[in-house]
Amino acid sequence: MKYINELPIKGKRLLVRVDFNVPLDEEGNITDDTRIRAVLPTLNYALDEGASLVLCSHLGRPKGKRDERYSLRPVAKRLSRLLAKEVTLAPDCVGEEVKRLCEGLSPGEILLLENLRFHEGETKNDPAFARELASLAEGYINDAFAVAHRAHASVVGVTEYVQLCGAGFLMKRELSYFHRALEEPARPLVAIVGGAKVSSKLGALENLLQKVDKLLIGGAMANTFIKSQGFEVGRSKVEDDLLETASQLIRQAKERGVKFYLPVDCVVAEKFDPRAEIKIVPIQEVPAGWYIMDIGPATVRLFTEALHNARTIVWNGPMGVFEMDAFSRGTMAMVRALASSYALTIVGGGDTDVAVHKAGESDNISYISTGGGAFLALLEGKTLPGVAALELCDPEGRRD
Ligand SMILES: Nc1ncnc2c1ncn2[C@@H]1O[C@H](COP(=O)(O)OP(=O)(O)O)[C@@H](O)[C@H]1O
Ligand SMILES: O=C(OP(=O)(O)O)[C@H](O)COP(=O)(O)O
Repeated sequence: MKYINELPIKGKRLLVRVDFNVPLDEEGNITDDTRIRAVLPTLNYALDEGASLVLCSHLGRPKGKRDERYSLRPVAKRLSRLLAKEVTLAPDCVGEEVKRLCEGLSPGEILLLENLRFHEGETKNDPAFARELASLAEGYINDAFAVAHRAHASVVGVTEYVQLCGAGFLMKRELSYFHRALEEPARPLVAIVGGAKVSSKLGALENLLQKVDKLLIGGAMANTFIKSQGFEVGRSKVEDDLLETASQLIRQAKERGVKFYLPVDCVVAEKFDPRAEIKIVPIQEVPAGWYIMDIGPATVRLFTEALHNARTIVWNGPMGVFEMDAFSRGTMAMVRALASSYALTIVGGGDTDVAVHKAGESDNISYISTGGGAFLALLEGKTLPGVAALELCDPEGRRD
């Protein structure tokens, strides 16, 4: 795969796929612009090379029809401020007028196309739509790691029709940190997996068991493992159809010599409510009818101890219902454990990212991925379709 700095982009008009799928509040204000800031190195490099830029992105899931709530207008405004440069928002992402606007760009100018998902051809990877996108520019750069797990027209199809294609610096950073974490890690390599469900991360757990030295499980997904070992979990979130799978994973870990850690105590609540009665109990003593809401202090000590000799730590999924302050201690303590570690620390997942920011420790983590689903797909050992498409390009950046 070629990166932007290895391709002849001088003075060219480039279609750059970015992931500007940023969170908006009810008034349409951007509440977190991390994904916009993350592609600035690529944009600035291309502008310095005298390229003109046609940026394209999706925002939300507008179902193939124009819907003003999902307009990229707020993004154009924010990007313009971040680059200290005018960013024009096109009225659409394809069509005659858009084509004319693209052809009128001078070196150093930027046009942001309107939401790609206003057309159903995007998510359907429709060849005609992909060809139309490709026709807007002389070359294509994909810097949208967070959507690289989707085989969509602007991620995959478009590469078949452009004369030049490659990846941007964000893509490079994401893949290289991932490589350092899971392909050639400094050992011991420890993975921490939490969050809501075993089912959504089963593939990741199975793949991680082949790679890690230690696996630490927290969050609601730990409940299924705990129950599979014959313990009472009250009314906690649990996946009864996966009890046997959970036992099997524990057995697999043993066979592979992977050290497998489950919570030894937990914070329980009488109702799924921060104002309900709360207790800390050993995992063997969860009262019938109560809810496990967080890992307990003994588990925090155990997990922190397990991280002590780690040289690489990968984390996805919070340890408890961290959105409620009463149940955020376990997750916050794990963020601090990572932040004070000398290991290479890599975090991915929307909620995990929020937790790291909430703890004010984002500067003390080696790398926080901009992807949720894409990061999980890598943890599952999958090849990302967006990356696979770029790998089909020849050394000159042309697709075979
Ligand atoms: N013990 C628990 N009971 C219920 N929900 C939990 C528990 N622990 C964690 N969760 C929930 O899991 C969700 C995050 O899971 P997930 O989406 O897998 O994380 P990420 O987005 O980081 O991949 C959070 O909303 C959190 O409240
Ligand atoms: O925000 C995204 O994914 P994420 O929430 O898994 O990080 C990407 O922009 C992909 O969006 P999608 O899941 O609607 O395809």
